[in-house]
Amino acid sequence: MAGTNHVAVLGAGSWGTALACHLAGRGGKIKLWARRPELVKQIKACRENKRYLPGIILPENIQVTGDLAGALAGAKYIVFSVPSHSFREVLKSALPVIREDALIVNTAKGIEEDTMLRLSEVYTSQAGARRAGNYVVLSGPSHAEEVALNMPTAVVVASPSRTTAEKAQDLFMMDNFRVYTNPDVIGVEIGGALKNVIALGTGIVDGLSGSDNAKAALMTRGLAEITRLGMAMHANPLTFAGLAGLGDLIVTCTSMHSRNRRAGIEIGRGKKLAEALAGVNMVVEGVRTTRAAYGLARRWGVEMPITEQMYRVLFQSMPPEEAVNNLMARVKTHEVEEVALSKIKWWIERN
Ligand SMILES: NC(=O)C1=CN([C@@H]2O[C@H](COP(=O)(O)OP(=O)(O)OC[C@H]3O[C@@H](n4cnc5c(N)ncnc54)[C@H](O)[C@@H]3O)[C@@H](O)[C@H]2O)C=CC1
Ligand SMILES: O=C(CO)COP(=O)(O)O
Repeated sequence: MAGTNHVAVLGAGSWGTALACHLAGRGGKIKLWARRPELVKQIKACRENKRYLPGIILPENIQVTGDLAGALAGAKYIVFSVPSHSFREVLKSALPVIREDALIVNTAKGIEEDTMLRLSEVYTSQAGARRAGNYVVLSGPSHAEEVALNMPTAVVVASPSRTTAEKAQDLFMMDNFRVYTNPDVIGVEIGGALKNVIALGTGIVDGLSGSDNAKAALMTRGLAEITRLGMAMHANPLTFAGLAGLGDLIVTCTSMHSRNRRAGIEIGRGKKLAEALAGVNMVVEGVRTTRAAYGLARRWGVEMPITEQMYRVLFQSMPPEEAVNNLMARVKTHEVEEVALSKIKWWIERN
């Protein structure tokens, strides 16, 4: 098997399946790994992932497998599309089989809940700093359902090494799929993970009242607090105005494809968290990320009022109406903080 140079996509949920179909468009072999044997069997039987991406027929050059080592052996490109909470576990099993020069692209959007680590930090903690140079984050506004139908989409790939980022750019960039590079891994990871918290919130507003004003306020002030946290963690503030920040926030807060938004709508309509999640039946990353973001805000001493109210609604049974009232009753403040302006100046001078 060694030397086959194929692409291995790990995780046959909606995103892994859509990306496998996308990558199949450039030819060559794609191995799509699923953990559950029944899913492998189902996809093999009809060349369609009926649970996670119904209606899309998998191209012939995708081989679906439940054998992780077999999927990875000889793979030159490895795309991780498993939920954030299972990234460490899958990575641990995969690492002994991954060849040293393979490009690793992680497409998950989340923060590890207990450790509050970004997924690139999880990667380095497992793979070691020596192998960190081959790691790329792919993020941006990109619902699987639309990518699988080849609808125009733009994403960003982040790595401190431009050469590594460009390898991922070359792998993924095709007609109707534009890929930008960005050296700011922290900003891209924080933007991609935390927009899910805000999407749960705008979903709740949809379920409560549908107020467009309230949703616009949540999105805008949500981006402000995501940027504030990102800056404290040494991200480039301008990343949050890009595809992994504003771009993904817009799509997730407005699309009915969004699982975070849909779960939020059900909570706004009065369902308990567990019921709302059961209704969506796919990963809703924003729930675990809310807990992690709440912890990060405390660790970094950053004010994140929307995240804090989301934490109370999701984990402390606060009625959503009360959360809205709390946000509206906050002490008056300025829109643009001096500290933000000085940080932007610092970034521009540094780069
Ligand atoms: N669906 C989308 O449009 C997009 C999703 N993403 C991100 O991609 C990641 C994956 O999401 P989806 O594919 O949408 O989720 P999904 O809910 O559609 O599928 C998740 C898949 O992961 C599998 N899985 C769960 N635990 C696992 C474990 N321990 N080991 C191996 N596999 C496991 C499930 O069986 C399922 O096949 C998430 O972080 C999500 O935020 C990013 C961009 C777009
Ligand atoms: O990240 C996504 C789109 O860019 C997917 O969002 P959801 O997980 O809310 O569906």
